[in-house]
Amino acid sequence: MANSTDYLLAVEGLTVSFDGFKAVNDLSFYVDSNEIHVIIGPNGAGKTTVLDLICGRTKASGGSIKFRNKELTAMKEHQIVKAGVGRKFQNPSIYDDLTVFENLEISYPRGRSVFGALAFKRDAAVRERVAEIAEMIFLADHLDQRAEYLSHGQKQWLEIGMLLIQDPELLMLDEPVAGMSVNERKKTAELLNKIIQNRSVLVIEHDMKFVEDIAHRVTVLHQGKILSEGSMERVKNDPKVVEVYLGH
Ligand SMILES: Nc1ncnc2c1ncn2[C@@H]1O[C@H](COP(=O)(O)OP(=O)(O)OP(=O)(O)O)[C@@H](O)[C@H]1O
Repeated sequence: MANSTDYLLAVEGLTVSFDGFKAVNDLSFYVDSNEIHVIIGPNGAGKTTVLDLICGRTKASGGSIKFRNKELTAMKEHQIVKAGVGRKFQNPSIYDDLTVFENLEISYPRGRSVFGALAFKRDAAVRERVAEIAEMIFLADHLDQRAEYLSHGQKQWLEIGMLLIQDPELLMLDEPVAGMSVNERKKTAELLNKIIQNRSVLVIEHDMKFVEDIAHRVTVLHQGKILSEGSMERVKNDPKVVEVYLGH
């Protein structure tokens, strides 16, 4: 096939302009299957905009985003979700007045709307899947707890669980450990390492210790372009990265 790729995600020549300002400028990078790929870079580098472009929230001015060889730039947000791309935003969008079980249940692909989900029969398959995900996100003992009583870290995990229950092949996370305790960060690293057995994870992160713990590959963005790329070991010793980012 012409222009086909072996990568799970292939971003090539991606550009977006806001009133003539190129927030992302001819950017190319690739995500492999089963990879934890982290994007770092100074404020305003274009990191969040890259995730917005991949999930279809922002339309590209040019370039291509191929996910399993399907062109995403031509697709709508809900089609991109359906194709297998999940996105977690910085602020959790969990339902505070529902329990952990109910939050996971309404995210199960069979019952997307709140009312439909609450009405539908809790058959064994759903319960089993909810239990499996709850175990994975360290909330197996909190299934009946209302989400509002969870700690900040537990709320973040719950939202990750609500995405995982939809079984995305690519999960995108924007600063997943911001505001978490040391112990919660450790468990989040453990969680990400578990979930990439069946998928890839693309993370934006400022916490360099966490990046060191999890990243298979790091892309450093600066002014919408790649400043450096490779292992954390490599990029953290790159003088250009020290100059514009890590040295501050
Ligand atoms: N919808 C928009 N309209 C105009 N400018 C925008 C828009 N979205 C982002 N920008 C600009 O694009 C640049 C990149 O922003 P972006 O949020 O992607 O950076 P970032 O690397 O995620 O930064 P941070 O680490 O602070 O979150 C910034 O200069 C921002 O002001």
